Amino acid sequence: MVQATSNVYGSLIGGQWIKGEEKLPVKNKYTGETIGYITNASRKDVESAVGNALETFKNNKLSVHKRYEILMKAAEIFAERKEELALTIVREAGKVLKDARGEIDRGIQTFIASAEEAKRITGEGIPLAGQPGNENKMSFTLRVPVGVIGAITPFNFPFNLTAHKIAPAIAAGNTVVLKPAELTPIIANKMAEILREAGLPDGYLNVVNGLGKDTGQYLLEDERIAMFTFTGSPGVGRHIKSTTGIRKVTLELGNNSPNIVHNDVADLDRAAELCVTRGYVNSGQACISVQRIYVQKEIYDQFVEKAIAVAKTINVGNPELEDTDIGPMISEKAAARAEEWIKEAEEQGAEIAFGGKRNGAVLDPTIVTNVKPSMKLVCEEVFAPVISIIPYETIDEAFEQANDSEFGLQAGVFTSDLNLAMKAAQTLEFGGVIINNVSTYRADIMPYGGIKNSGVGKEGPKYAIEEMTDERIVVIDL
Ligand SMILES: NC(=O)c1ccc[n+]([C@@H]2O[C@H](COP(=O)([O-])OP(=O)(O)OC[C@H]3O[C@@H](n4cnc5c(N)ncnc54)[C@H](O)[C@@H]3O)[C@@H](O)[C@H]2O)c1
Ligand SMILES: O=C[C@H](O)CS(=O)(=O)O
Repeated sequence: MVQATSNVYGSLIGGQWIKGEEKLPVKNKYTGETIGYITNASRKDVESAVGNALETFKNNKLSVHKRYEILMKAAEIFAERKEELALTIVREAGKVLKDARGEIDRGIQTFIASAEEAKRITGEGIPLAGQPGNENKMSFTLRVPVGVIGAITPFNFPFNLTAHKIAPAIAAGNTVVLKPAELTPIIANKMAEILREAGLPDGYLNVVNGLGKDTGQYLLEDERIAMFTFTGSPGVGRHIKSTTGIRKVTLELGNNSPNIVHNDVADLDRAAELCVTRGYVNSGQACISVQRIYVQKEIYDQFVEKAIAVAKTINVGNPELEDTDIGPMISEKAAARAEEWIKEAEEQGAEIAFGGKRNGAVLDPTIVTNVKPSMKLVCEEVFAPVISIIPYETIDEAFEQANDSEFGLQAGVFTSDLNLAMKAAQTLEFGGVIINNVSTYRADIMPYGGIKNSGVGKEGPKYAIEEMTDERIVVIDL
């Protein structure tokens, strides 16, 4: 097998690693040291990767059962190499060790679920005879793979979100050209090598590394790609939608997740613990991390006090240490931008109830109160370890404020009133409403995806396979 040499990843095309001319360093996000390189794939490399993926698709030889076996075998190898893969994420993403291990475990489950779903891809019988004039017809649908899928991934969950794209795509019988996030590419390249080791034949997964504006853009412009599956920022998502014309797209974009804690909450301590810890997960760099917390007035002071107490227990620092809860953000620039938003809110009357300090790329877990809907901390996606706690009087007021957002990915509600929970499920305009847990809850097999500027289409292996296949009607004249 042809391996990537040392720690330099070029493009993987038809089983060969092809080095590009421009070398881009990949940094350890905590220490700043260079831990590897990618080379920027040129337009020619991208064309060659897509051409090879298309040829492979046309000569598609992988039976459903073989796809199942390969995905299951890859899951087995991931499990064997879990510690090494977790450390790769820790170093290139700055994610703390326990969360990186959790991400590997989730990604393994995403592969297993995709393998299982490969065996369940099916159409349905269509009762055409129900319409007059069709008495002598039989009909059914097939689900057929779309062809070459362009997969573009973000930096924040570089293993599991890559798994959510490549595993269902392969399960459905497509071929894939993957462009990993340039800030955290090593883990995705290792996944590609492991898939080959698991028996995936050449050309089913090609990888082009490089910057979004170059390599990513070349991919978008290649008309031979039938569908794009993208996770990332709303700005790039909009660009992809407007560039790819009538081709299929799945876009998983941002959010500024609201969470409502009503005065009938069963366990206020649990709600405070979950809201705070899941607001700081991956230093707040999760699209469903808790950002806006609406708390009913009667329990507001108590909640703030408890939230501060939880925040005080958070260990900040070196992500390689077992007991660290928050490591660095992806870059000093990203942390400085969040610090700027905190300062701006403070100037406009907000109070920093906890944290707010920054040291390089490490931003302390922060709690802000007395915020206004117009502040960036509330109306934009913070994507940093910063939560805002906001009092409300009536539940309708809370629903209204939660919905007052350009985003609609997931929301959380804490209440012990079943009617109120059902009302929340009906009223909150989000792809997912999580009752008695936080917006950050995600099981990898559930349908997952947003509305409004949070995107289009669903992930979760079963649902991603629906997106990644076309429905073909077959009509038989008897
Ligand atoms: N909804 C979800 O499931 C979900 C999950 C994770 C992250 N996100 C969102 O992702 C964002 C953070 O991730 P990020 O900073 O890596 O996002 P990003 O949009 O900057 O980058 C994502 C990917 O897009 C590529 N890209 C950039 N410009 C491109 C172009 N012109 N053409 C093609 N590709 C291009 C990048 O190289 C990268 O691989 C946040 O907004 C977050 O909410 C959403
Ligand atoms: O960043 C958003 C991700 O979708 C979070 S998770 O990996 O799905 O939990």
